[in-house]
Amino acid sequence: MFDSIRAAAAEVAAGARHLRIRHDRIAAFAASLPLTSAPTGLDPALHYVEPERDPEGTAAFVLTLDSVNFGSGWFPAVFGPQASGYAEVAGALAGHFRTGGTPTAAALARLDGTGAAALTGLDPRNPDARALADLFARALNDLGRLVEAGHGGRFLGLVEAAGGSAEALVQSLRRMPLFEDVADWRGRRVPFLKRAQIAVADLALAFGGRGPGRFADAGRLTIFADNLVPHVLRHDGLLDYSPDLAARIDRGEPIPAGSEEEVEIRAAAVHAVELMRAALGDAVTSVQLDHILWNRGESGGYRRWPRHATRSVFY
Ligand SMILES: Nc1nc2c(c(CN[C@H]3C=C[C@H](O)[C@@H]3O)cn2[C@@H]2O[C@H](COP(=O)(O)O)[C@@H](O)[C@H]2O)c(=O)[nH]1
Repeated sequence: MFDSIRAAAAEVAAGARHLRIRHDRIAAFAASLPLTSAPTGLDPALHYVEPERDPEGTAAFVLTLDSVNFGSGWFPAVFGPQASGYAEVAGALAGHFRTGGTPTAAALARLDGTGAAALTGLDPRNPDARALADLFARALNDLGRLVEAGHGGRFLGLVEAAGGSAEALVQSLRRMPLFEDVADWRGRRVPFLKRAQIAVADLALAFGGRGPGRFADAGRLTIFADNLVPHVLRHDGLLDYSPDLAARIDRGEPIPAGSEEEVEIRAAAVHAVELMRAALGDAVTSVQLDHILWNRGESGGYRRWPRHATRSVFY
């Protein structure tokens, strides 16, 4: 499966009409990255991480968070252009886990938009936030039903059923429609599976790569194709967007989910990172490069330019 993600991304990048990868710059850029700065854990300020004291709650937190780890196309309207939507949602959710305890799978299965808004720090008086909260509720209903019906309400049961295989866990998560992150580009299926993959990576971080966080094939995960990694690559000169696409993004024009442009942006980011990994002789994993590039985008001056805005349930 991970090979099919890489192969599809390479094919889209090669045939892209709206952008191109600057192959000539890949090796030097990769060598310039702070390769040892990839995070080794989840930030406890934003995440409920109690792997020793509360492994079930920790697994429930990561799976709940990554079920709603999307909304980037709504975030500027919901949290403002300078906020990290991920941090707002993760922080609100962690707060609920700390004060209210772990929501049961049954409770998630019954959650409505108002309940989802309260859990994730969205203000239901804001129509954009309410629309996103309704999608969060659907994602959480799916998760609640999957854990309740398939694993007796135990979130760790869903993780343990994968038997330490990242691929198996991704395959079980993608049974939920909002995790089935597969695009169609000129008639070709292009899998990204961003939230299913980041859920595995976040479990590994939360559990320090041990127990429920131990995945033998974690090194096979690709980057998590969102809108920040390609934004960093574009502004660091690795991706050249067509003048028309660049202008549309720079004036904040929405790029439709599933459009040729959107798929080419996400695929080029996946493939560019694979080229960097090859240039580095596999000294780092795609996930480590993802985290380095994503955290670079969060910290540096990248917020002075708008990222591509796509209202999608995938990122
Ligand atoms: N490629 C990639 N995309 C990621 C993340 C994360 C957070 N992962 C945490 C786990 C360990 C690390 O230390 C990170 O702290 C969120 N996102 C995406 O970003 C967007 C939100 O952006 P903003 O509005 O600025 O917060 C949204 O689409 C969300 O899905 C990542 O790691 N990689």
